[in-house]
Amino acid sequence: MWVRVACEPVSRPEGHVIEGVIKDLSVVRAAQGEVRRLSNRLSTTLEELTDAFFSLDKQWHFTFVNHETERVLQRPRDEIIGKEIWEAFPKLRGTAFEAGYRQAVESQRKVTFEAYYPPRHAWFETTVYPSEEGLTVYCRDVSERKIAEEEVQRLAFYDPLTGLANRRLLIDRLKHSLARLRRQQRCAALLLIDLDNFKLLNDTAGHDRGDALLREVATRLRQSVRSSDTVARIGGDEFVVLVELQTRSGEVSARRAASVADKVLRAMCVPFPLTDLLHHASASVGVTLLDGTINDVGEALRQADLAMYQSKSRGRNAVSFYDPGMQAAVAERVALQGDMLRGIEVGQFHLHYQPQVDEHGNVTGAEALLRWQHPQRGWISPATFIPIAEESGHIISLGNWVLETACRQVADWRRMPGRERMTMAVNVSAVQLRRPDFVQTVMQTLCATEAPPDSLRLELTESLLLHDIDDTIAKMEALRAHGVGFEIDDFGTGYSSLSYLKRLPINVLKIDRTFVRDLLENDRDAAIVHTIITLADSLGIGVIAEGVETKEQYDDLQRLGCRAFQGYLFGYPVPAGEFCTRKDLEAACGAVPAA
Ligand SMILES: Nc1nc2c(ncn2[C@@H]2O[C@@H]3COP(=O)(O)O[C@H]4[C@@H](O)[C@H](n5cnc6c(=O)[nH]c(N)nc65)O[C@@H]4COP(=O)(O)O[C@H]3[C@H]2O)c(=O)[nH]1
Repeated sequence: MWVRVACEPVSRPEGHVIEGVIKDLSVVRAAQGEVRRLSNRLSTTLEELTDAFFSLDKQWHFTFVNHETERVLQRPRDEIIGKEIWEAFPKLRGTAFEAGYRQAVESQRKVTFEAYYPPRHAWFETTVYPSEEGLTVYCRDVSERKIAEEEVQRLAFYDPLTGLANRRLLIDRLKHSLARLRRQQRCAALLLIDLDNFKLLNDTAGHDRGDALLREVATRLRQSVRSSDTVARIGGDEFVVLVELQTRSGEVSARRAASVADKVLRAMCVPFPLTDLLHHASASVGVTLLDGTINDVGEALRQADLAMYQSKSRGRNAVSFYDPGMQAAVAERVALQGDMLRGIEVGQFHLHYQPQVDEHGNVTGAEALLRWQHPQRGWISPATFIPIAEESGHIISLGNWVLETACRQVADWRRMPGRERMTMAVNVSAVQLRRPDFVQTVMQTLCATEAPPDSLRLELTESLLLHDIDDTIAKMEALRAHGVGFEIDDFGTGYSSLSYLKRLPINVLKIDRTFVRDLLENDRDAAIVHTIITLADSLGIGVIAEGVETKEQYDDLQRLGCRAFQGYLFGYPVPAGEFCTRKDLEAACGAVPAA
């Protein structure tokens, strides 16, 4: 038992005595022990907490910090106890933490908030309790939960491959944007961007390269617009850019939208380095202006989509603006696609042959040109239906049919006296060339039709060559080894690099008819033609001028050194029967222009 004894000497008449008081302290002592025990337990508990806990006095000085606080703040407690929090951690100033602590002091109420603490790269859920001494602060690291939440958010609204907004987020932003434009009477532009021939790259170069291209396209699109604009990926190779134009007038908006679209187009034309290959891409862009009159997100996207298809049908690598008439054109395109399959089956396609002549006017060969005789629409130009056939994949069966028919024809001609050296130029589309079995298909066709390989000249366009140059060269060389020749169509209109030209096994460059057309009036065109001829000569390559319509053009071309020609002057493309009967063609040059 604990007692308190107090005694004192007292003088009494009877003598000196000692008086004392004894007080039982058991209860007090027990209570003090309990307080100490509880306090120790509390300290141990606070120390062992996996969350940071600290207290501050009214002057913002640390009065207690637990072990986790030391870890989070990365300072031992003896360095911070007694220090003012803003002095010890100046980076907390102006943050959500300071705002939360002050709010708790001012309101004298508990405050809870979540905030990011950059020095630890972590998120904390913080609860601040005001007390008589000052504040106690309790911080829980919730970074893992935050990351999980962000991941859920990312998966729901962003494209995992490129990190761009997905269709869902785009639609949401577009909805808000349409409402805002209406309110503010301002304009925005919606651009739909579709990569040209992306499927081809994916199928031939592999999905890894396809993915790498999409990621790089995303980066370039982001760089082409302001960070406040939305860039989204809404399908395999389909991207959308929503650009706020900050303009009211339709005309200025259209000009600004065109300049953004142009920037996008140019960004897509810069070659893409994809690990071991340099990929040349292009895009078809459709633009619709949002001027507050469109309320419906679906309608806005549909308009941009129609405009994009317009770019595709203009030969790709182009920008088109939506206009209502476009819809009819698209409907017609879809109808033609359907008719095409049936047309192939029932033989509505025909080949016409246009003569190619040498400088003496001798017919040395022909170019096979495809014709479609549609039962309702009459003759349809290949310039209209070839892009549709390429897009739908019908070009494969159509191209095989062309190759076979043309090879059979040249084999027939070669059996005729005086035509033993005839050649046949056949147009090959990118979709055909990219097929892994292209070389095999050509060789099998030559074999089946008994056409000598050196009678066949495959015509490739300049832009097609640049696509996957190594694959193209390998295929060209494999065929060249058997004697098949190659002509480069529309030469001078693309972006051929001289180094490529040297590597490619080319027999003939075809000077594009646009240069021939203006040859007489335009000195620049004459200079280009002359340069092409000199270049080809120095590389040991032949040259043929296409689109020769007049005697003057023919004379001029001869003067510039051209020795082979094709054009209406020597003959229109005609069916095989008519071609063979035009015996006068050999003498046509100079004296007898074609009818
Ligand atoms: N203004 C003018 N034009 C002339 C003259 N001489 C010929 N042409 C036209 O010029 C085009 C030459 O064919 P291309 O450049 O290979 O251009 C061809 C070719 O790229 C494509 N094409 C035609 N047939 C086929 C085919 O079987 N397969 C593929 N993939 N494409 C084809 O369609 C394009 C257009 O063919 P066409 O309409 O037949 O148009 C032909 C021909 O009719 C002339 O003196 N003046």
